[in-house]
Amino acid sequence: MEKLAFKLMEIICLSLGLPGGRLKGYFEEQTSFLRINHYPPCPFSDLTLGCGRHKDFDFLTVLAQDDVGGLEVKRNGKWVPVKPDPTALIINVGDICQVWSNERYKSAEHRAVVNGEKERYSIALFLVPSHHVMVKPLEELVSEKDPPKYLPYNWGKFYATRNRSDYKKQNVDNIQIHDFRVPN
Ligand SMILES: O=C(O)CCC(=O)C(=O)O
Ligand SMILES: [Fe+2]
Repeated sequence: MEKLAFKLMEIICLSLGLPGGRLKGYFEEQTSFLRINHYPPCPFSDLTLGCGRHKDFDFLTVLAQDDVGGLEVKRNGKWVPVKPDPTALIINVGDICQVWSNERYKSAEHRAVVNGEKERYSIALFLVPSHHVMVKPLEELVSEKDPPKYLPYNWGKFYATRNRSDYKKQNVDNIQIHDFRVPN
């Protein structure tokens, strides 16, 4: 999964007109991690979610899942179920890709619903840079005509703040890249 994630990073760089290895240096002390999600069956599946709506805060996510289904992606304001295929991997563009590419790529909002009868497993690899990296639109992708859409933020600090707030029940959103968005 990790090899694939780095390969995809190279391809994304090429698609942006950058050298394939442009981003590699930011991952020398990568803080990437793998998470196994277990969603037990829930008799009140219409009243709750397995994983609330969010955008992944990483560069990209490689997701494997079983054949139960539950992942949904927001498209044109509607939640669209993703057909489960245990032989396929799902790739999510994350927030860091959105910032580095100055919004040529956009991270996708998604969530996971639970199943009334069956348990479900998914495995996600989150590709994230070294703690000290300042995330900001790449210089090659900004110009006078296309100025940076985000102020720089420190990945490690962002992640620590996000982790501290993720487990609190609160009505406000936790820290998000739009907190660093430059107004249009
Ligand atoms: O279980 C899934 O399909 C989605 C999990 C997810 O979005 C996440 O772990 O960030
Ligand atoms: Fe996610």
